[in-house]
Amino acid sequence: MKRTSYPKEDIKVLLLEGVSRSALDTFRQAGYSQIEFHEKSLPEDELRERIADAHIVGIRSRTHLTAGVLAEARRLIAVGCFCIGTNQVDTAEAERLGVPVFNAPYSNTRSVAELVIAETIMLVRRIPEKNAECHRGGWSKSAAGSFEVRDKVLGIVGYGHIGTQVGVLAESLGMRVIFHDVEAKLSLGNARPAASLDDLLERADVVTLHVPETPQTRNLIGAAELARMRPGSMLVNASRGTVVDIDALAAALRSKHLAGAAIDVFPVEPKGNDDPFVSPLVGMDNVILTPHVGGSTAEAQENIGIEVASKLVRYSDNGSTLSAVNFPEVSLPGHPTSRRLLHIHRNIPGVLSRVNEVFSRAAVNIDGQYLQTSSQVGYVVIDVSTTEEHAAALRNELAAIEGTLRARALY
Ligand SMILES: NC(=O)C1=CN([C@@H]2O[C@H](COP(=O)(O)OP(=O)(O)OC[C@H]3O[C@@H](n4cnc5c(N)ncnc54)[C@H](O)[C@@H]3O)[C@@H](O)[C@H]2O)C=CC1
Ligand SMILES: O=C(O)C(=O)COP(=O)(O)O
Repeated sequence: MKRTSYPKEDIKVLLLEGVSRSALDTFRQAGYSQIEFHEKSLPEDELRERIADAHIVGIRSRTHLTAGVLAEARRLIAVGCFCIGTNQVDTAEAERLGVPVFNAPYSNTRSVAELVIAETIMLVRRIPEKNAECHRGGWSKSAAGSFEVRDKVLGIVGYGHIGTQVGVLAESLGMRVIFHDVEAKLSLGNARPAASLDDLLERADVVTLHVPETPQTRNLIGAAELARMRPGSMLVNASRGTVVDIDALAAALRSKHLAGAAIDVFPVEPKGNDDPFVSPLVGMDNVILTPHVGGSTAEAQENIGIEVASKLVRYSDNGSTLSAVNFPEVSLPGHPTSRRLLHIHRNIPGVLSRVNEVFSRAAVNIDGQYLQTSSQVGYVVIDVSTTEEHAAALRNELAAIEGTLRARALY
């Protein structure tokens, strides 16, 4: 079997936060044997230590890959977020370092949407309070304040993958769907865009949030927005904890302006299952609290494991960066007869001509060349007909070019 500079068995894969076994299987089937698996996220000092010699790192939403942590990861070639959100990674810094970040943009979409629909029905029927009362030995059979969801207005903030799925499921129950997004979106079914966020808040019986964590969505729902919501309406948040001012929400629930809430994500979440959960919402009977499990179903986790591990394997084996969230995207064919060299560099004038000089000096036949750039980074892939040793020497020459971020020779 032909191979070049780096034996596959020496590539270290660090998997955290109990990603699905399907991820391990995918790596093993592709020939990767050095896999370190942790059920939990690691404390930052241990993370810095473990990441130092990892080539591939897989995380979920809890592990923060900050610029400081990434600086320790000198061998890192790629990051996999085994989830949808990538806000926990400094993706701009990863790009600057020449490290693509992959995620699973749709694998748990349905799981979140189902949970949101279930919670909407529960809230509108006042089940959380009734459940809590029965558990305390109470019994108050009454229809007061309980409604069908049919014909009620669901307001979806963030009409992306999850928001649209929620809308479709809600319409199948006979709800009327309105949405607000910062981008123009195609309405599915009979869903209608609201004139503005305020308009949505004023009209919806239940508001559900499906925006990413960004500086713009921080405290998107604060005291003023909660005050705009209809008296007796309800809020569902399974997006990110930073999107809602949690103290303002607690106050709106206490004053009974809001009749209930279902919250899956929190501004501060426990680091692990053994850590305590602290929130101003604890103890409120009309609030459904869940420990960030919107995407935690067997189906979603299994699919995510395969999807993200496959993307990492494909990048490691073949160089393809298709669907990377922070990186120039190239989809590459196989290279059965050539050696493949990858060169990632700062996008500054002159680098490409120096790359080409290396090959013209070497007088090798170039079988294929692929280039994609972003404003920060250039990614060039060169297939050449040559020996393993020569490819390794060419890789070293490429690595010496000023502006190089990463240079690799593939199998
Ligand atoms: N609770 C959980 O376990 C899970 C939570 N999530 C969270 O859900 C979020 C949404 O996921 P997807 O629907 O897949 O993302 P998406 O990217 O498909 O949709 C997000 C939508 O929000 C819109 N948006 C962005 N900023 C906005 C703003 N300021 N106001 C209104 N709309 C805005 C975007 O234009 C986009 O249409 C993820 O970013 C993640 O944080 C995702 C999966 C599981
Ligand atoms: O997919 C996401 O963005 C989520 O929030 C799910 O995160 P998790 O994999 O459950 O840590």
